[in-house]
Formats: sequence, C-alpha cells, structure tokens
Amino acid sequence: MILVIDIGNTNIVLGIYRNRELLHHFRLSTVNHSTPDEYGIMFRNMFQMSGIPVSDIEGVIISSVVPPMVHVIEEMCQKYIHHSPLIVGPGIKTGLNLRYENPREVGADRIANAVAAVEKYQGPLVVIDFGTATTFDCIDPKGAYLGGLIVPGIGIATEALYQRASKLPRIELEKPKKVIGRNTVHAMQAGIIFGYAGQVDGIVERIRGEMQVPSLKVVATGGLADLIASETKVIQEVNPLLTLDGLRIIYDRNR
Ligand SMILES: Nc1ncnc2c1ncn2[C@@H]1O[C@H](COP(=O)(O)OP(=O)(O)O)[C@@H](O)[C@H]1O
Ligand SMILES: CC(C)(COP(=O)(O)O)[C@@H](O)C(=O)NCCC(=O)O
Ligand SMILES: [K+]
Repeated sequence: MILVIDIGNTNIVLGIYRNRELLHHFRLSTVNHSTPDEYGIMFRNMFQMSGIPVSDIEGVIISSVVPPMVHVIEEMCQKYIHHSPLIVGPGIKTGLNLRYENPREVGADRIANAVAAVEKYQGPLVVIDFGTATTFDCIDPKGAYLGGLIVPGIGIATEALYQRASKLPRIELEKPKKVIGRNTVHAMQAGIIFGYAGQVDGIVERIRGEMQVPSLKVVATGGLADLIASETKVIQEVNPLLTLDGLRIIYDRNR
C-alpha cells in the first residue's frame, strides 16, 4: 500500500492506495504554523480510523504548492509513517512532456492532475481544478502538457467582495434559483456561480480555438468542482480525486 499526499493552499488531501484502488481518503486544513507532531497525531488517527496499520505502507509521495509545508509533512512522514517521501519536483519521472517555458514553475498539483487525466482519458483535454485558485491545464492529442490559465478561485473572489465592499456580507456558496437576484445575497450568489460557469465556457471556447482540435474532453476536479460543473456547457465529467490518482501513477513510475 502507498500513501499519497496533496498539499494545497487550503487543504491537505491524503489517500491510501492498494495497487490502483483508493481505499481511503481524508481532507485536513493546511495550517502553515502546524508542526510535524501535530500532523503526525492527525495522520496516525486517520490510519486508526481506516483500520490500516501504518506498517502496511510501503512508500509515500507528496505534491505541494505550499513550499513551507513540504518540510513539515516530510518530517512527519519520517517520524510517524517511517518513510522518506518522494516529492514531486525536479528529478522525479512524471512521464509528462511539459511545454511550460520553465517546467519547474508548474504547480505539482497541476502536473498530477495532467498525469491522471492523460492516463484516464487521453488528449486533447482540458483539466479544470477548482481549488484555492482555479487552474486550467491543456493537453494536446499526443498527451503533451501545453500550459493553461490561473484564475482567482471561487472562495477568493467571494471573500474579496465581502472584504472590499462595506455593504456586502459573507455568503454561503449556494446556487440561487434565478440569475436575476432580488436581494444582496442572491445577487452575489448568482454573480459568483453563474459568473464562474460562464467563465469556464468562455475560456474553453478560446482554448478550443487556439488548440485547433475538433473535439476536446473537459474534466473538472477540486473541492468546488461540483458546484460549478452542472452550470457549465462544457464540463463532461467531475473527478474529485484526480490529483490523488496522478500521484499514485507518478509513484509507480519512480519505483
Ligand atoms: N468536499 C468539499 N465540499 C465542499 N467544499 C469543499 C470540499 N472540499 C473542499 N472544499 C472547499 O473548496 C475550496 C478549495 O478546496 P481544495 O480543492 O481542497 O483547494 P486546494 O487544493 O487549493 O487546497 C475550499 O474553499 C474548500 O473549503
Ligand atoms: C495555481 C496554484 C496556486 C493552484 O493551487 P491550489 O489552488 O490547488 O492551492 C498552484 O498550482 C501553484 O502555485 N502553481 C505554481 C504556478 C504555476 O503553476 O504556473
Ligand atoms: K488542488
């Protein structure tokens, strides 16, 4: 069994795989000042809840887009899981042909998403990850990673309205019944949800034009994917755990 860990700006998501099968997954908050011991307690608790002995874990792989967290989780793994983790970055075989100007710059979560999507669906593809930021990743018919877009995330945008406009409240991210809001909360909800859905459709349309492909598979992942996907025209599938699958595949490529 292996343990895969994706450190995002909001959440740390971990998965326990037996071969290709995800047996358990858990989501923790990313807390920058937490210590390896604090995460160790949480990880050990999660193993206990899942009924899997820590000693069954043969290896660990980490993707992180939060540099200061890498050492915390790495040290936690050494002390509490008794393995030095593989860290997605320079020197790791991903099998992905990265066409970014500087391949080291691409977020490790975007790489894991792309690896999983190529394996599962084949190119041409767009992967959209609705996390703290929303990312679009484009994959050509040969499976090469072309690059993409980075957009302020849905939570960030919602929070900004509340923080920067005195009369706008903090709202629940819920889909309103109508696009024309007749109170402040409904107006904000409509703006966020339908605004992001329209943005997705518009961006994918432009990508389709630039990639010049007749058909393009569009898949979504990330904590907020379900909220937006059903309102878009272009998202064909939501796969909430795509990043974890990508990490499992990258681990296998480095055995
Ligand atoms: N299962 C879930 N249901 C609803 N919202 C979620 C869920 N998981 C995460 N979120 C929310 O989605 C947002 C992005 O989360 P996530 O995709 O984990 O981001 P990141 O990868 O940047 O850490 C956060 O605001 C989080 O609160
Ligand atoms: C774009 C991101 C902030 C998304 O992170 P997330 O929302 O998953 O926390 C992250 O992938 C990142 O920091 N990327 C580095 C820049 C790049 O990919 O070009
Ligand atoms: K993510």
